[in-house]
Amino acid sequence: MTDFSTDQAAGRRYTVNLSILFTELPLLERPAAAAAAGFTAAELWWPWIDAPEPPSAERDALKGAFEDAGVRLTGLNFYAGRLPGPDRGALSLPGEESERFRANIAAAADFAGSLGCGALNALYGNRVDGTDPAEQDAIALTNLQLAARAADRIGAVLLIEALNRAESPRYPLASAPAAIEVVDRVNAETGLGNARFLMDLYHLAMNGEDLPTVIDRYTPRTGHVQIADNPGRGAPGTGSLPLADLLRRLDKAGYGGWIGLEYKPGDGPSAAAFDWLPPADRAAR
Ligand SMILES: O=C(O)C(=O)CO
Repeated sequence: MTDFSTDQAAGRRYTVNLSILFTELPLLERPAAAAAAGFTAAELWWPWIDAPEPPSAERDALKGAFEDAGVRLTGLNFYAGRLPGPDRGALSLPGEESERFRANIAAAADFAGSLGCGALNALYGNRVDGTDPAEQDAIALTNLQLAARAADRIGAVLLIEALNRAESPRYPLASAPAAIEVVDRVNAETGLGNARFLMDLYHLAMNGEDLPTVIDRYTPRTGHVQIADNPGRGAPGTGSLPLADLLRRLDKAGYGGWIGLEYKPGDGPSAAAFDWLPPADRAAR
């Protein structure tokens, strides 16, 4: 088992993605389960995949579940359509989906802000047959500016993520440079400077990118990192990625943000998917 122990993890802050881990539990029970596993921080995809503006009672219940568990919400995806499912975002889709994304902007920012969440992830959306990519990109730029302003309102960064081609073949941001280009375009349009790259090492590895080069080149414009091993998108140590070395490289590159654990728990319960990380290193300092 690769050594992720304290001398290497000192100062690192881990956050558990409760949309891919602990999903065997009802949503409202997941923050407490993460706390029971030793974590003090968690992140989420948009939890209400059919509702860009969920009932306030549901939002209040989820907020209470985080607060009661003593778990910080560190990252939240905007409404992204059916995810888990075939969709990979709504902000670049014409018509109703773009309107649903716009309706979600305030709801997501308000919910995130109510929990002190500092990062909002705006998945770009899949290409749509019969729609000009340039039209989708124009819709995306307008919506990303609105999202960046909402993120700024709560003191958060806006994240732009590259996904892997194999599992998201219609998603246009399939490389670090492609995501960085959008980050730069949004920052140029808004002047806010709060758009950042979401460096998901699993997706980038699946695309065959040279991860040390990505880390060395893009850490300064990175607002969040997510990890899973490859192949398999499982816990560190279940694949062949040198994740301990890559995290050390991120340390040396000056990355001090959250490290999102966005991986599949495997055959066992999610609570058993953290043996690679000493319990003493799970709580954010
Ligand atoms: O769909 C995925 O794989 C994601 O990482 C969503 O944030």
